Amino acid sequence: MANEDSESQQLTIEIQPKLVPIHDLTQTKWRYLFLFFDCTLCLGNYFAYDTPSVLQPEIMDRLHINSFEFNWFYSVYSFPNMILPFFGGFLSDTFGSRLAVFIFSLLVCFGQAIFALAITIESFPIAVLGRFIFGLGGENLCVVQGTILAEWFTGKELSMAYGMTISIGRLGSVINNILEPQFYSSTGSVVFGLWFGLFLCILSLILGLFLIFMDIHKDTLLGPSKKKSSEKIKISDIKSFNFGFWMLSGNCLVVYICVLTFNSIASLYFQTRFNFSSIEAGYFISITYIVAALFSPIFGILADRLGRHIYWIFSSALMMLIVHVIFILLPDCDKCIWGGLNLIILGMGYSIYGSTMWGSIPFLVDSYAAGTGFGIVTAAQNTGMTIGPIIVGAIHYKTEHQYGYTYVSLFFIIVAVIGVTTASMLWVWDRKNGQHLFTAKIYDSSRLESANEQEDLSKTLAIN
Ligand SMILES: NCCCC[C@H](N)C(=O)NCC(=O)O
Repeated sequence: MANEDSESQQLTIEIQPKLVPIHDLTQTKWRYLFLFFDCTLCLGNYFAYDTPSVLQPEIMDRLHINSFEFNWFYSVYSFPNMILPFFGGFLSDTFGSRLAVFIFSLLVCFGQAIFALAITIESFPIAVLGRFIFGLGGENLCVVQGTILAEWFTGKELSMAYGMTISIGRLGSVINNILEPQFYSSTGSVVFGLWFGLFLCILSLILGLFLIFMDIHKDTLLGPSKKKSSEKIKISDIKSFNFGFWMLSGNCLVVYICVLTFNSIASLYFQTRFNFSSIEAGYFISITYIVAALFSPIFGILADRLGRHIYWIFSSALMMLIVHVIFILLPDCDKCIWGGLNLIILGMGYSIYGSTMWGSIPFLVDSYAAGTGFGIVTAAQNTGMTIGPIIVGAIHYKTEHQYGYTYVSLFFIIVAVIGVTTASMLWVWDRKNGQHLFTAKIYDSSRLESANEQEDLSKTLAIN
């Protein structure tokens, strides 16, 4: 009996380390500290990205540029990012997320430093160059932010984690909207706010170094886990990305037009249709981001608890459609709040979409290709961000005299209908292909292949 006891004790001691992965930091509370560093990684980028728009008249005055030239600050950011995040994601899969975090954070700081310096010395071409370099790092940094997070958070907490990153990021946008005009009114100069943006980018870089150290420490504790050569990403692997993934990318392109492109014109929209001053309109357009900052983690937690990511994606696309239908039906009025209430629905839809759509990528691509997956979806999003404002600008220019914003709203409705359609197609595909977006199962094509082989084999055996 005593012998048996000591034998079972020995067994427990031998087995325990395998059962309880105490050396795996991703299974401990340390993962929340990692999440904090991951959330702050893009904080500087979110803050500095929106700075020119808040200080538009002052920057235009200082550089003696018109609004067309001013828009270059945004086009040189978005246009290259129609392609670049794909390479950034691929680079991150090939050379590792840590190196990518460091390189892209440096580019963000370098770009913002050049931009702030250019505005200080009043040089427009150097400012454009600064925004270009800032853009090279900015979107790619957010790609790695998502990729590395999928290595630390399992399917059960993934949407909450993505919700948190969007919440902190959009908090950066809101803080920018509030602080920049105050910096300007207290110092009388635009440059202070731009150098402050650089300070936040450097802070994000420093906190990013902690993230890198934590990730190295995690791998050291786990021991060497070399990727098998079959698990290394090759460009040709993209051909095998499934239909669901491409549907999600298309869906991201259109749904983000309904939110971010609309937000970029919302100030003038509220001034023209509802007779608000530019300051009042500024408060209104912050609603979408404030709601997103507050609700993204909450909807993320709900999606983690309930699964059914596809329902959330579909419902949020539907909410975009409802918002733009309400906008087209809403009569012009003097300082009425209905438009503002509609922005709350937009912010809710955005919170649901942001936390569940980004969190769905690991359910559709293999983990070794996650960076490339995030890169492609981000490239799709930037394609929407590049073409959306051009189309809206052209429609507005051609139709505003006779029809006001009616045709612009019609455009958003058509885009939202495409969003609902692609979400439905994704839903149908998912039902027939393992229901990963229903049960929140991490994607593993090798397991799928072997399951299919198994199925084929049992069918063959049954026939024979
Ligand atoms: N330039 C601001 C950062 C944007 C990062 C990224 N492309 C993104 O959109 N993340 C999700 C979001 O909803 O902000």
